[in-house]
Amino acid sequence: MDDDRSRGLEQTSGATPPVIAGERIRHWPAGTVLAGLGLVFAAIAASLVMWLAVDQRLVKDVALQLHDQTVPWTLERQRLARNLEELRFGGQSVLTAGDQGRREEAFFLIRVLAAHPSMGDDPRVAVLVAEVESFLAQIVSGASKPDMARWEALSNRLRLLADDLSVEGGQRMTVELARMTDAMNQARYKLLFNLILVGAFLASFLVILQRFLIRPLQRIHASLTTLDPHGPVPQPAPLAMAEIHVVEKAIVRFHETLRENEDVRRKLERLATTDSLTGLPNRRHFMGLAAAEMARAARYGRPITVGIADLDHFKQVNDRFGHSAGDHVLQVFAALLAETLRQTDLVCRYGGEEFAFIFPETAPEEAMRLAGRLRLRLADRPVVLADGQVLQVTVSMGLADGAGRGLEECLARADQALYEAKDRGRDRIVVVEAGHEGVLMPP
Ligand SMILES: Nc1nc2c(ncn2[C@@H]2O[C@H](COP(=O)(O)OP(=O)(O)OP(=O)(O)O)[C@@H](O)[C@H]2O)c(=O)[nH]1
Repeated sequence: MDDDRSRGLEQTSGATPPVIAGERIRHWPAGTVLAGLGLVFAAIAASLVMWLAVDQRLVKDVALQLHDQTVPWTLERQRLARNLEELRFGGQSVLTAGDQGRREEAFFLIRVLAAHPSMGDDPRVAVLVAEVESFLAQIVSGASKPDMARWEALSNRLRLLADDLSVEGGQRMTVELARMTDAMNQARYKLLFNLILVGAFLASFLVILQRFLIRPLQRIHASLTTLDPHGPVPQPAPLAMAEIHVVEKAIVRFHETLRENEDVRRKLERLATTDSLTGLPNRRHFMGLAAAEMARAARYGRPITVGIADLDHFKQVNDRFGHSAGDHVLQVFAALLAETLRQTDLVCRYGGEEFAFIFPETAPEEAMRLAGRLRLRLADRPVVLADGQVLQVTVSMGLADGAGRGLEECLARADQALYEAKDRGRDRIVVVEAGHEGVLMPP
């Protein structure tokens, strides 16, 4: 038994180690991966914010320029244009006034307008205004007669210059606003691009988490909930973070240990319940099974028969042919039992050359027929020893009706019947039935 056990342990400990997929793949620690991804994300986010800030700065500069310079400058141009128009209307009044008083009155307004400081801001305006003022001054002073053709020319130049001034202001504002719109559009596209980039980064982050962390965790969960020592070796995910991989390898080793323990447990169980020479159940194991069968028969009032068989003159076999020949005879007889009895019948090596039986659902008459068949088969098959000698072996058997009785009592009665069979000359079967005893020889 010790040999068997140590042999079994050697076999299990020498088993080929399980092949673990993904051993050659580098597994990164989750902390490093997450910190790395976080740094990359922070760097990208910071660059994107700075990239956006460039446009925001541009928009701010243009807005400031509009507010501080372009709008006041444009308003100034508008006012200048309006003053030129006023000047033109005033000049017209000077030329068309009915009397000298009205002419001087109109010219007074011209002089006030011409003296306005803004008239000096633009050289074109300053020159033209001076020319108009001088032309009108000569008329008002009477130095020259009103020259309508010359006034028409001056009036047209005033109108055109006023138009130019209005358009210039509008043009400059349009250019500035276009710059601002461009910068804002660019900022909008950049923002969109940034959002797509951040979205893509988050999506890949989630994919990495799902693939290298969450899915392997789910595999671990599935492996642990379905861990079966005789099932397939759990295969670690080839792509997983280092911590997960360590746990998965531990599960593989755990599975291997479970399998070894289960193998050893089965071997020990077999050694504890089986007779090593014949392979039949041993007496202790048989007693447990037999007690359960007897109890079941008693509970349901079913027939059951108990038997004990003993090889005849077995001592002589040992003495004449040696102990190993005796062992061989025991093995041959055990094999004969296995092929003759029904699957539901229980048999064990009760001790030495004795065997015990339980025939469930079987009345003594039927058990006797079974025992008779066994006896005849043994008679038909002489045992051939290793050295070629042929040995005729016989068996005696005692049977007891087990209905309504306990196991120990039935075994004792069967043993008694066995002694009876021996007493009466061996190679026979004695049945002890309820109520009476008798010697029965099967046909
Ligand atoms: N070879 C072998 N012999 C065994 C074993 N167990 C018991 N024996 C022998 O079986 C023999 C039993 O002899 P006895 O009890 O005198 O009975 P018997 O010679 O069969 O005579 P009857 O039973 O009266 O027919 C003894 O010699 C035991 O040594 C075993 O495992 N192997």
